[in-house]
Amino acid sequence: MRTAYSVETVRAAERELMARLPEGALMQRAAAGLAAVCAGLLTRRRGRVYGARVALLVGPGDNGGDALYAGARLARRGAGVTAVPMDPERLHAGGLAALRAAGGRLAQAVPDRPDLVVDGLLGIGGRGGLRPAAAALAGQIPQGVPVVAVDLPSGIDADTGEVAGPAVTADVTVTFGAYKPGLLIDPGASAAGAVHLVDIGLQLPAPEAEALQHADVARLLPVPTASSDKYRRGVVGILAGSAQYPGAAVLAVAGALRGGAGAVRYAGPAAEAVLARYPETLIGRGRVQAWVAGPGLGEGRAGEVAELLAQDVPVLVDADGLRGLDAGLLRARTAPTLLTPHAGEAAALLGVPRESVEAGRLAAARALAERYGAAVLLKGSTTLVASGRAASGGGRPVRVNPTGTSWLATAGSGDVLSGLAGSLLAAGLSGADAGAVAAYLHGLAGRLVAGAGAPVLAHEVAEALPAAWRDVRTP
Ligand SMILES: NC(=O)C1=CN([C@@H]2O[C@H](COP(=O)(O)OP(=O)(O)OC[C@H]3O[C@@H](n4cnc5c(N)ncnc54)[C@H](OP(=O)(O)O)[C@@H]3O)[C@@H](O)[C@H]2O)[C@@H](O)CC1
Ligand SMILES: [K+]
Repeated sequence: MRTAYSVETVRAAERELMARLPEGALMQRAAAGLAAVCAGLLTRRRGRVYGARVALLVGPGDNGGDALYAGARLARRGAGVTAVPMDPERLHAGGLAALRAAGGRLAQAVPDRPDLVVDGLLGIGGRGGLRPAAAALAGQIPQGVPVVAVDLPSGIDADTGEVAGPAVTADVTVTFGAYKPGLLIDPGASAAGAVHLVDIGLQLPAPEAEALQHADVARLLPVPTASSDKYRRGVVGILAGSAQYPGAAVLAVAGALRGGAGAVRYAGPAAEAVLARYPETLIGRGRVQAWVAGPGLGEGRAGEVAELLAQDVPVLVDADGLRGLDAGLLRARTAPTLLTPHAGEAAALLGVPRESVEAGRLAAARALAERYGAAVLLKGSTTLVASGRAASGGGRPVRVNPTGTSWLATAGSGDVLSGLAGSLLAAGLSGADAGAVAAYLHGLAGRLVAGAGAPVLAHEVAEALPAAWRDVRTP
């Protein structure tokens, strides 16, 4: 599990630790970790640190200080280190002195053909996109040269991953003390590249966000035992599809069949299409351990969704099922509820413009979970899962899905996801676990289909789900 903490939490932990340590000790720990990653990268690429050309982009705060001290360490190992300041009048004095003492130099522009660029412009003190002086420096980073970001790529918002203007794109980010949510959530996550965490000894409370990894997902997957039969493994009911959208029913069933429930029951007007593709489907209403309600229902079916929500059984509500949801009805439920909106549906549920959801996805997922008393899976280039109980009980971290590919933004992909998550609900997972595991497997399956980069069809994602299961379960 990767856990992430907001800037406010990191700053508080930093203050507490600084008070107990000699001045500058934390920055030395950070700089040592940063220099070690840079040295490793240079050694892998050119055999040794000695003689490497390293350019430091240095901002006015402690992020720049980290870069300068790390540069001094590299210079002592024989690298030629050039620091390029954003503002020569505002430079970390101790860091500059250390770099100079080690033989490093200052320059006004990034030198030609460096072997490595270190982005020490802004860290957790950065606000908004890069201002012109910083953007001009970032613009000098030559194509093809590896970039190591200090703490986070300059220009990304540490708490949200948003990029409000120009920003640095790094190959590697060396972050200190804790992951910040912006390193796990796109577009920040993509800008960060591979993230190395340097332990500087911070004592941290419960995280604000977390990202599951293979082992976490493997632990949550429902795996049949010798005593399992199809009913014990759970039956998932699918209320989906319409004359206009029969394909949504087929795709939701496809996802559900590969989600680990023992059987899939389909209720709706697309039974013929479903059976033609998946003869293993049960048809018509009956006892289920969870319902999926919404994909491709079209208009005027809210009554059927409300009927399911009135039952004491886990329900996943997606797509057309999300229209006009009654928050009071949802809050009164005791069985798990999982809502799976995209940004537009989330905006409608919150009564805010879509842009405000896009601009604050973490906050939107939390607000929805709180308002509707349900687990919420907010789809997007980084899918987020907020736990319903967490929001009301205060403080359970939002799950950030680390798998996925932009090729998954394709028609029907969400139908497969809701069938899959519903199947996991029927197998007994909580709303938040079902959502997080489904997003993880779905993203992995999408990557398997997309390979090095190719269009992905929703039914292919469903077909790749068994391979994603195997991948996750392979130690
Ligand atoms: N936390 C920890 O435990 C540890 C933290 N450490 C390190 O400290 C870093 C935080 O340092 P920090 O607080 O000095 O802030 P930092 O990110 O350097 O930037 C602030 C400066 O940037 C400026 N500025 C702001 N926005 C801007 C923009 N868009 N475009 C351009 N400029 C902008 C802003 O200017 P102002 O707004 O004041 O005019 C201010 O001068 C942290 O990320 C980590 O690297 C480690 O050393 C040890 C352990
Ligand atoms: K940085």
